[in-house]
Amino acid sequence: MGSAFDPLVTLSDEPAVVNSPPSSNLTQDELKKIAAYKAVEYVKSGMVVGLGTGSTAKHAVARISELLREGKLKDIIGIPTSTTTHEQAVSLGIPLSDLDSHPVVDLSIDGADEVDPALNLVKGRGGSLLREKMIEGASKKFVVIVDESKLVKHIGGSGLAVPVEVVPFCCNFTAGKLEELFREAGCVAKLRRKIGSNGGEEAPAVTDNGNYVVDLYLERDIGDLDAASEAILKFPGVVEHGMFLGMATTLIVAGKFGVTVKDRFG
Ligand SMILES: O=C(CO)[C@H](O)[C@H](O)COP(=O)(O)O
Repeated sequence: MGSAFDPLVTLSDEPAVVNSPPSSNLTQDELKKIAAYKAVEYVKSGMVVGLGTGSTAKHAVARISELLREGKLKDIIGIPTSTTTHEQAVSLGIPLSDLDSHPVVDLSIDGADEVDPALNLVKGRGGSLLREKMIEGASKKFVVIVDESKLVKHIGGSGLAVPVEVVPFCCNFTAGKLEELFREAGCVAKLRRKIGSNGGEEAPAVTDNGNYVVDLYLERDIGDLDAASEAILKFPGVVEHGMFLGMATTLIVAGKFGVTVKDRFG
């Protein structure tokens, strides 16, 4: 992979909007915060807002609460994508609801593990992919916030996991099927385990929905993502996968050259 910022050049034929000065001395967390704050500019009073999960999304949740406290935002209803985000939002006093009561979400803001040039995502390295996909899929607008390290040339291109949420029953059988499915891409499927205090692997990690996660490590590009998605979802033991295809409407990238905003629909 070339420079982490290279893929953005191929994101679209349209010019990207670069609207902040270079930020070469900032830490990765500061870049995440910049992207998150930019995304919160899309939040307007009265909106139902999907609240993402992870170290980038947490900055957006904190910013929304700050603007509520300052009276610059009013009547926001948050829909949290995980128990962790639920706890953060409760601690910050953000009014919350769920998809049963609010089936249409105006806007969701969330991080991602990978973003390809077509704005397809990998999500779920934090384990919240199912709720994220449900809530972000029900959103009129889905703003993805990342630092430039998340940009890849193709899904799986970072060499890190493409997560798949599976039912615990015979999870090794399902993992084997997934590995076989992507054999040509050099796939290794690994059941995600909790890491103990001594750094060793322990019991399987359990999602908010009581399921397990199988992480797929891909040596090569898997090609047709829609076909891959369909094939993964055909296994009865699979609940959902972490490829978010065609869902992001806006991408905000914070990097050493500033903040870039890319709208899928111009
Ligand atoms: O999908 C996710 C959690 O399931 C996160 O959005 C993703 O892992 C990015 O996290 P971070 O902002 O901490 O890098």
